[in-house]
Amino acid sequence: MSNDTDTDDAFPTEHDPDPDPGSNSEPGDDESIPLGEELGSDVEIEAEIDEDAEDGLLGGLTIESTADIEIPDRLVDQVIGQDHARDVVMKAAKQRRHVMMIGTPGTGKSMLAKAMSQLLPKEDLQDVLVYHNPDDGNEPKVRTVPGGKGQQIIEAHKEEAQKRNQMRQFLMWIIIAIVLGYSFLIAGQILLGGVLAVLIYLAFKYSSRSTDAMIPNLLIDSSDTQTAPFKDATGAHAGALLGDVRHDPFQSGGMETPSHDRVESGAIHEANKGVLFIDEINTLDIRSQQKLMTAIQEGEFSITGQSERSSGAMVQTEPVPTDFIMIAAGNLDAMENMHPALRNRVKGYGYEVYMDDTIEDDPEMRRKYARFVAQEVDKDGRLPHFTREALEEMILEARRRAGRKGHLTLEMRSLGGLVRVAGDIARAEDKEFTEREDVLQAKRRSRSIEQQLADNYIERRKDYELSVSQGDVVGRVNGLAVMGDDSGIVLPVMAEVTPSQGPGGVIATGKLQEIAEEAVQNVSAIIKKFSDENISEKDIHIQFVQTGQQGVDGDSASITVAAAVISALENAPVKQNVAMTGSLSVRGDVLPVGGVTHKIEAAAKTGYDKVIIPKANEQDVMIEDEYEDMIEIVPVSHISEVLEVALAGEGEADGLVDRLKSITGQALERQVGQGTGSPSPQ
Ligand SMILES: Nc1ncnc2c1ncn2[C@@H]1O[C@H](COP(=O)(O)OP(=O)(O)OP(=O)(O)O)[C@@H](O)[C@H]1O
Repeated sequence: MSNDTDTDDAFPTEHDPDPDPGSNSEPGDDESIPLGEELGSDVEIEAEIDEDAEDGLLGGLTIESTADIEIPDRLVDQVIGQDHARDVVMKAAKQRRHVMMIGTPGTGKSMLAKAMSQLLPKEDLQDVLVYHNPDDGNEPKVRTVPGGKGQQIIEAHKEEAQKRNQMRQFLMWIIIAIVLGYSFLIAGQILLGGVLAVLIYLAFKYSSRSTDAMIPNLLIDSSDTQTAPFKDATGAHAGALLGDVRHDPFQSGGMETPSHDRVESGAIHEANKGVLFIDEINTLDIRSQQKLMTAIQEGEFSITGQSERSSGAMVQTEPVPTDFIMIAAGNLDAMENMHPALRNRVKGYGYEVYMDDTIEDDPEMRRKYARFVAQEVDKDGRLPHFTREALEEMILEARRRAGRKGHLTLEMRSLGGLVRVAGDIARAEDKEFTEREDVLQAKRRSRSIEQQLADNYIERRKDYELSVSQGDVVGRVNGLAVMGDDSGIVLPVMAEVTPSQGPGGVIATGKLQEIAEEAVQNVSAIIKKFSDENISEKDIHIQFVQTGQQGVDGDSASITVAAAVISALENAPVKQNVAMTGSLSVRGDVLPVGGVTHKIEAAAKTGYDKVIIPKANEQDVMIEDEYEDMIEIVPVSHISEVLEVALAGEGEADGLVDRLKSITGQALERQVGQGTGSPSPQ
């Protein structure tokens, strides 16, 4: 964890911000907010710390409950972890650069964008007024004035219009009085006098409308804003993003609304001098992305009616300022599917940052997680504070969700969700504090759809006895997979080897064909070496039994596929009380995979006695206490060990294992000789 503001993958560097012709940066911008260290400072929690108890779950905090934790004022200081992203945001705020944030949902992307808006100088804010254009009614004029002045201008216009109207009314009543007086007293024409009076009244009323119409439209009013604007344009349709001009059903005849009054701002205008945040930017239609790029390039963008069939489409204002900093967010897909020119724009004149999913678990970080719970309680405003024990349970959960030894999860939104559910449970029982029991209950209640579905699968499989957990079967291996991010499912693989009529190959049906083929290719070197028979003359039939496509990734199923194929080739039965997960190198090493904790829990729930996992994943296992006695975890580092555990029929199996060891042993020795490190998880 470091506060080093020079980040490798963020560019341009602080020293060489590329002068961008259309950029929003101006000389002197760097001075607009305080510099580096102060901004980047990592705010330590303000509470007493017992240094002897630093190793405890609360990192030595001596608090009674979250009520004793002080929450920093600035949003940027409330962000937990994400030091890199935070530094980039601060640097980008200073230099007025755009930022692309890629990463898992709920890790703080929009929070950081909001925090950035708080860092921008409020003094720069502008009001935008739209005026009637006497020369061309369809091209309203636009004026930009310092923030807060817009209201004053409108007031002055209204006052003037009121004065003019009073004068007119005064004049009108005098004329009406003269007309009525003349017609009643001199001409004796009462009816004619009345009609004339009404006509004069209407004529004056009509002309006063045009006086009112001259009052400008205050399009952007920043008089009440405490910070620079933050606009979230996620999923915005064209009108909401780029501005619009309303349709006018009375387009002439004096009843019409003047065009400048029908102009509406878009998020790009409202974010002027502030931050425009767009999540899943690739979901914006291409036309909008192109226009967004123009707005970024030019720093201004005219407003026109978005619907071609509306009278608003005939109106186009003078350009309205769009001097915003864009924070585009999303996952990797968002980046790939973004309009290339827009991506280049951000890439060339801004920063790209990848959000962290987990953070190292140390006393300081655990104290911050305690503060995070306090922040969420404070944000909600109705939840009872958390006791020490409840906080400890939350930190344990953060560890568990990290899926990585020595780390805490940074998927804070879902952790925040747990805080709310636990707090609501305590509140429903009128408790003064949220206790450990409430957190445990919340964990049981707030299962994701995927978890519920996975449990459903497991139950249904049990009903139909699809998850065989007893006996020995040739060519059938219980694999494991993850569904969503946080739930494991059992994925049995069946293999059958038959002589081929033509050139042999992998035969798999359904959606999983590609995955099965890939898995077999991954393990083919082992199988070829292992089998006396020429597998190119065989058909290898593979079936992922009774599963949808979810959670199955070829790599993590490769030891399962290899074991099933070897079992089928050699007619060696596999113990059905064993489940397994692991990826396989071409030389037979078992490589780490993701989601081991969830997979082990699924295996335990299904009723298996043993679960084989990659040795490299051993440190990531953080299963709930309740499953600990239900299943034996067997970490392995080589396919021969997988077979040693999974194959039944001791004598025969030993023979196979020995053979496998001997054919892959050479490779193993070579590897040890070269001292290769542990490969990274898939
Ligand atoms: N790093 C963090 N530190 C503190 N709180 C966080 C952090 N990340 C998320 N949160 C909490 O979770 C909430 C939701 O996070 P946020 O909307 O910023 O996530 P996101 O990454 O933008 O997700 P998405 O891409 O789904 O919009 C925040 O309002 C905050 O309460």
